[in-house]
Amino acid sequence: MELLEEIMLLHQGGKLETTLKHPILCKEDLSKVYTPGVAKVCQAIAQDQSQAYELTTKKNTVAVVSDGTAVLGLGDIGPKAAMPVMEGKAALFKQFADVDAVPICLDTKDTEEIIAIVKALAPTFGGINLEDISSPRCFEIEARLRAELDIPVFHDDQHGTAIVVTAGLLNALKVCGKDIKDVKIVVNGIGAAGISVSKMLLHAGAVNLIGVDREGAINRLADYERSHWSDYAQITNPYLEIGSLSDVIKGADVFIGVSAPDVLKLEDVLNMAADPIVFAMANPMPEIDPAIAAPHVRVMATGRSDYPNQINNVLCFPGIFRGALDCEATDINDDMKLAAAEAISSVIDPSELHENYIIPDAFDPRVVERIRMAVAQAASKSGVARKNLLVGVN
Ligand SMILES: NC(=O)c1ccc[n+]([C@@H]2O[C@H](COP(=O)([O-])OP(=O)(O)OC[C@H]3O[C@@H](n4cnc5c(N)ncnc54)[C@H](O)[C@@H]3O)[C@@H](O)[C@H]2O)c1
Ligand SMILES: O=C(O)C[C@H](O)C(=O)O
Ligand SMILES: [Mg+2]
Repeated sequence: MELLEEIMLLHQGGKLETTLKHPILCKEDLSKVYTPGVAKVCQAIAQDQSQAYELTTKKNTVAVVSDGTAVLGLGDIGPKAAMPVMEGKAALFKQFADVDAVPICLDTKDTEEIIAIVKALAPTFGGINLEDISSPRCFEIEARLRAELDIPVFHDDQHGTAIVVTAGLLNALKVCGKDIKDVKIVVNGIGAAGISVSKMLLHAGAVNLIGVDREGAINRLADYERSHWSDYAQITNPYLEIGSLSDVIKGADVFIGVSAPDVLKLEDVLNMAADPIVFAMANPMPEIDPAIAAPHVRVMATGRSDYPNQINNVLCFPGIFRGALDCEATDINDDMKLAAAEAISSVIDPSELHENYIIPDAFDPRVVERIRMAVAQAASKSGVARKNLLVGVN
């Protein structure tokens, strides 16, 4: 109860406020930051739009946009109830990467309307972080905005999660002495996070990867109303396993949960292969209580801050946007995402790796700096950086 009261108290009036870079104390200050002085600055931007990066907050500001439909694992709780999470993401952007972020919760679930609103907001921002928008609408919204805007658009629940899972799993497999090509991986919850995580792991070399959702293992013999599941079935489940999570988890080396609380039973864990890896990442309550699973697995991770091995997109989004903003990137592409995953896993020296240290701590200052440099370099190489961070020129 005491902790709950403390948490509620911490949220009184929200978690953010605006601060000024320059004090406004007299008429002279006022005439510079406001009219008439400001008009000259407006005219400079009107004549050369790229000056918006130099003369406004665009350079360092990201919009954190949600429609409140997939807030953590709490589901469709609406835009007002989503605000504490979006304020939290904005706070983390600032704390970890000195990125200014504005939480924006929209009172619409309409794909076209969300696209139109974000496009109209874009001039203010250097990047758009989409957050907690449920699948399948999130796929179309992100794809269209990426194509139609000249600033990076990144759906954190898809790609931030995929990047951190890939970094953590590559390290966990090293601890277990297993190769990603040989292991059986079960991903539970084939929504925004599950699809992106699966695709990135396949790209990293996984072969035997099976996705499971409420109706059981997704396979190419079944008919799905959701077209993203039909597409998913084509690239996963090579041995056509069917049945429930309890059926397909048998013999699996890796369980990755991005679904709902308490869906993985102890018996399922006991039926996994030797030295199993369990990433139970549903928030705030994981797919299995780590206290129950940990004694029976080789590597246990959750999305939460209060257990070892926190596999959470907070390890990625501050650094990836820091890098993208610093090089004024027009996109966050696959090369930049892969560079971010490699940067995160590289923070831990192989000699330091162990069961409870497969992923660096969010507070490790090397995380943001390594991601930033790797991402900016990948952006330059792949032709989406407007500025070369390494030499500081265009
Ligand atoms: N740790 C992290 O960094 C991180 C990142 C992203 C998402 N998540 C968590 O993953 C979960 C999903 O997030 P999302 O953004 O992909 O949401 P989403 O709504 O896009 O997808 C959720 C999917 O899980 C499925 N699902 C729900 N209950 C299930 C069950 N009992 N068994 C199997 N499948 C089930 C749904 O049908 C849906 O396909 C949430 O709990 C979220 O908190 C964690
Ligand atoms: O918000 C988090 O802690 C991670 C993730 O974005 C989620 O939706 O659960
Ligand atoms: Mg989220």
